Amino acid sequence: MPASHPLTGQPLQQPSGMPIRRYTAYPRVDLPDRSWPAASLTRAPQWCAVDLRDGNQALAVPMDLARKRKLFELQVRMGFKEIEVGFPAASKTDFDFIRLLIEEDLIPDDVAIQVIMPAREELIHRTFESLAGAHRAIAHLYNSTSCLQREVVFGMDRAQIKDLAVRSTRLCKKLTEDLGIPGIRYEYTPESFTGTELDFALEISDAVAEVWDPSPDHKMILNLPATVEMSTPNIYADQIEWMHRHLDRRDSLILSIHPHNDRGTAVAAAELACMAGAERIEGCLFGNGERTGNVDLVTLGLNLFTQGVDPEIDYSDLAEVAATVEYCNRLPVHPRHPYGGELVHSAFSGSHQDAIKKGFEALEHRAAGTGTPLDQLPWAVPYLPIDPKDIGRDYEAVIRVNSQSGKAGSAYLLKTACHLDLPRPLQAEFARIIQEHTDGTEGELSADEVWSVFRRTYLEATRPLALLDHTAASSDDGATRSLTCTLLTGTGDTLTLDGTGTALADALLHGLATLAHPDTLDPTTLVLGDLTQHPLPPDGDQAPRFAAYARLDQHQRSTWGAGVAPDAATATLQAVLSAVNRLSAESAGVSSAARC
Ligand SMILES: CC(=O)SCCNC(=O)CCNC(=O)[C@H](O)C(C)(C)COP(=O)(O)OP(=O)(O)OC[C@H]1O[C@@H](n2cnc3c(N)ncnc32)[C@H](O)[C@@H]1OP(=O)(O)O
Ligand SMILES: CC(C)C(=O)C(=O)O
Repeated sequence: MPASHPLTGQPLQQPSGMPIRRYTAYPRVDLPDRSWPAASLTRAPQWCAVDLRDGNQALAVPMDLARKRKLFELQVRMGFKEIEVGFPAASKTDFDFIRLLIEEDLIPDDVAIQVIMPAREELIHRTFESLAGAHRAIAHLYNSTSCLQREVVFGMDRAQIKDLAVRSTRLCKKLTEDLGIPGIRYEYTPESFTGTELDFALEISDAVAEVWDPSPDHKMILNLPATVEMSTPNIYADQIEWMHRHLDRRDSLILSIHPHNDRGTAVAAAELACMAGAERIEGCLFGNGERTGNVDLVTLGLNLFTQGVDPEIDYSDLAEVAATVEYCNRLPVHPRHPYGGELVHSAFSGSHQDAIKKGFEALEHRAAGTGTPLDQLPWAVPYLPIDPKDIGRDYEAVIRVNSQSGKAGSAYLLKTACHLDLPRPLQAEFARIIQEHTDGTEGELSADEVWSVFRRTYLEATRPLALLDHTAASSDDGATRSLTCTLLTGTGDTLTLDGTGTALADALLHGLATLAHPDTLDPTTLVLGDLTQHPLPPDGDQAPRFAAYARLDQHQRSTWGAGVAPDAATATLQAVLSAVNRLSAESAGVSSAARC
């Protein structure tokens, strides 16, 4: 018996051989009565967009003034009320940008710009200099508090690091008073919080708050970043809840978080941290930022939206947001990025497409039944967590056809792009034809290409018999129809055909049965198996049109035909002839796919 896995009983996996001993597990927080697991998110946090600083500092080519302004204006339009606009002591571009915003009066009254500074005296002075004349601003001081950075970066012990934060806060307080801007708020970040012992993070945060002396009316922002994401999100939530419970002047603080995405779980960490007591989130649009990025404000906001909670940020034109972010960062948004990626509302696979198509049909049915517009109904379409239209996308890309698609995919495209509502058995037949095309090309078929295959397969199946003209009359009692058709044959001759039957299609088949066998097909053995018609909406100035689909059975096989014409009678006759011609071609041994 081979050794088995202790959890699954399956054959044992082999050791990877990777140097696992270089890494140790992150410690857990001692918080047995944690309350966050029972909490839920019921309103949007205070958002702060830090793209222009933390996002910008991670770019190979930092934003120029024009790009910074474009992104700032987008964030204002989206509704952000706090925007970290730069690191004014770092570069002339950052300093000049802040001056531009202030001097050209580009900051709406209800928006606070935020500037960041390290705990270095000359850089603090330069930072406050950049704020002269601002109405509302957040002065943000950071210094790293982690064990590792205390040792290898600063060569300082806990007391010295605390003293640095306290002294710098005193200076910030003085400069704020000197500037005389009543709207200045203070933010302190014990940077690398997730690498800091909790008791020291608490000690330094309390010490800074003591100096700043905030009140419930004039709160200070305390920002607890996952500068590097080091643990599972539940541990970050525990850390936030622990701080939330132990901070001295909690009612005078706004508890902020700033998660990075090193483990790929920044969104989850932010959500759990808010359940644990955080009130404010710093992040970037589409998650730009150092290394794997800052937490993504698009995903966070739209996650709330899909739970029926107003994100208080306008994401209704997400394509514009993505385009601006891509332009400013010179980085692409991944096609699989939640909500905003190019592919995230698209289904290629058959069973997903089938469920989506049925979901849309159910919604349309409900809208028609209740008289409620479709965009007001509760959203319920399988595989689509959000209505693409709510974020400015259309339904065009929802279903895309390739070799993984089934009948629903091509049927959906024909219905949405051409209004052709194929009967289910015809959908199945057509899907097999589409499959031959996608298998051949290994690629995707656009709605135009699907329509083109349909047209060539069914509507242009006009050899050997094409309808040129017809007249029809009903008997006095309406029980029979007599039909006279003029047909163009495969040899280019015209042929007149008369027939009588209970309906037009029937009359046509009877007429055909009187002919010498056209081509290889014996029309006397044809049976009409199915016939459906529906009107088509007028296409621009065109008169109304009709579509008809006919299934002919002969011996053990069935084949469909289709017609589109200005009137239902012509469409029906075309559909029957299309099926006759396709059967004829099959009898002659030519596969329908090969004919396309
Ligand atoms: C987690 C974060 O995102 S924090 C924000 C990081 N962002 C940036 O660094 C972007 C802008 N930075 C810069 O332009 C530059 O680093 C400047 C202008 C701030 C400083 O430049 P320099 O003086 O040349 O220093 P340099 O960047 O090489 O090194 C940083 C120095 O600041 C110290 N330092 C780093 N962070 C801090 C801090 N928060 N408070 C005080 N000192 C700090 C380091 O220990 C180091 O000191 P040392 O020169 O005595 O060894
Ligand atoms: C300075 C802080 C807010 C930061 O950017 C981080 O910790 O990542």
